[in-house]
Amino acid sequence: MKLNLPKLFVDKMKLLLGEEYERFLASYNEERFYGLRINELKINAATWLEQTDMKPYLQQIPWCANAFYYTDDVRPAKHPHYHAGLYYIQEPSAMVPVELLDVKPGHRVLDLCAAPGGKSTQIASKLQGEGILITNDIATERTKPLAKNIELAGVRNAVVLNEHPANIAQKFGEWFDRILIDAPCSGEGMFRKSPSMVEEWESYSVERCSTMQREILDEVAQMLAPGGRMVYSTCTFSPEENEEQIARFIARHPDFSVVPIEPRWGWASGNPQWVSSEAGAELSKEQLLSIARTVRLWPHRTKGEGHFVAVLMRQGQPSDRPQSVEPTQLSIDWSGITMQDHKTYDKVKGKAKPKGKPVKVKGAKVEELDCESIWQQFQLENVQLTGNGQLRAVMFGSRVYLQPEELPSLEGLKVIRAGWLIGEMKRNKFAPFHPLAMALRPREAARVLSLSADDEQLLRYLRGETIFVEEQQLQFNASVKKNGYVLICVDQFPVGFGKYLDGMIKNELPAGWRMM
Ligand SMILES: C[S@@+](CC[C@H](N)C(=O)[O-])C[C@H]1O[C@@H](n2cnc3c(N)ncnc32)[C@H](O)[C@@H]1O
Repeated sequence: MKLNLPKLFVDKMKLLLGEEYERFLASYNEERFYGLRINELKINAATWLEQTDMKPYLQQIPWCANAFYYTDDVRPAKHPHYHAGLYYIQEPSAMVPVELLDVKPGHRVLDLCAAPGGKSTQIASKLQGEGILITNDIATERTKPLAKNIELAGVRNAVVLNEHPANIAQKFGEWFDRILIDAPCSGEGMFRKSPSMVEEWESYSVERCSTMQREILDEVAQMLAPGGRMVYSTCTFSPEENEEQIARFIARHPDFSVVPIEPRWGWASGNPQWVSSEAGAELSKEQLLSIARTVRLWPHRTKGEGHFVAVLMRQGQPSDRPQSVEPTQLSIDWSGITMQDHKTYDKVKGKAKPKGKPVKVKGAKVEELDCESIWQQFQLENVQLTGNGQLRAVMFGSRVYLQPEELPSLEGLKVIRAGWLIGEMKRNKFAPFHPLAMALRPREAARVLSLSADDEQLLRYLRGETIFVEEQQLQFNASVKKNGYVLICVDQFPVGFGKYLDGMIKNELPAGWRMM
């Protein structure tokens, strides 16, 4: 591949890399690496490897235990396992920031610049359904694929926002144990993967990006709890957006320090000599040297695209978060469905409703509906959720979300998903939505139809067609009537709902989720 690299970029790289420059340049003529990461919310890597016909084309990515390089003759996005959210296709270097964030089940995590959601799904997989993920992106049009990826991955404990960082900070304060800033950057490290980035490079100047990054860093610093950890990453080579940015940040925020990252697998240490003398003068010698604790992934030294990663820690004692326990009893609190939630929703949609007037759900006022009984009836006939602790049901319009109880009110924020979107109230009925199916475990569904990946019926279902089955093909997990919602699975992993009626399954897969 012949890339026309901008002259300004070439000159700068020669200066930075010296005799290594030729090797760096040669990497642009080499094949890029493709990666996929197993979604451990659904399956672990070893079990998936036993099942997949892709195994001969996979090679372990050394820095991510559940991820593999694949050769580009495999087309994982076309496989039904992709539609079941069993893996996410992700550039191998892009997996590093979350691997270094040290996320544990129970943590409160903010992924500030999250769309389209690669790193958010990686965080969710590490949370294992416990704790909370707030995933945000400032670009409204990018929050749609973000929400979709969260739902495809079967995440139950995430909220998707479309906010300016300052508004999140105002609402949450020092609430997060972990924060990821996968910053908007000049994207120099992505020239090989996405040649269109070369054209964008001129308009997204390094200077403009570094101003944006500085503002973002200052805003998120207020949201990290004492003792918390924060990862800052970019996919660019420019020191102004990397070493210099971190040096200036620790000078402005002396309660933060740089945590060492071991430069393994061909990674290089960050270079303190690339910090300008002006920025260096603000730091102690020790602080300046600590910049070498950051890492750079160079495409000529490692099997992935260019990245920079810094791990920062805030002084203080980290809070203890509840440890995970075996799922026992899940209870849902329906008492908090308030008018406030409707107003927030209307604000997002840009349609202000007159104060105090309730939103109607197919002719009924929400207040008049016994939502809890309607849900109980649906559960009795179709699903039985398991898990731990208490969730809170909230409604935005007629849509019903489940949120972890410890989540503060989202009032006033631009909310794309207020939690796990399970369905909607239709007067005196509950209609389930696709994200409910995607995050179900098959044993939680009353009726299951599991097909193998190469079954023609499954492909028909994924294309949005009605399918016909024998009653014996269905697996019943509860004593319910035969007709009703059925969870369609590939190899026991959900891909969506259907509605079974005497041998026919009406397809409930939303249009945007079908296999092309
Ligand atoms: C490098 S991309 C993120 C990629 C993403 N982390 C992933 O792994 O899929 C940077 C994102 O930052 C968003 N962004 C830019 N400025 C922002 C800001 N001030 N606050 C939040 N997000 C911002 C952009 O819209 C863009 O989606």
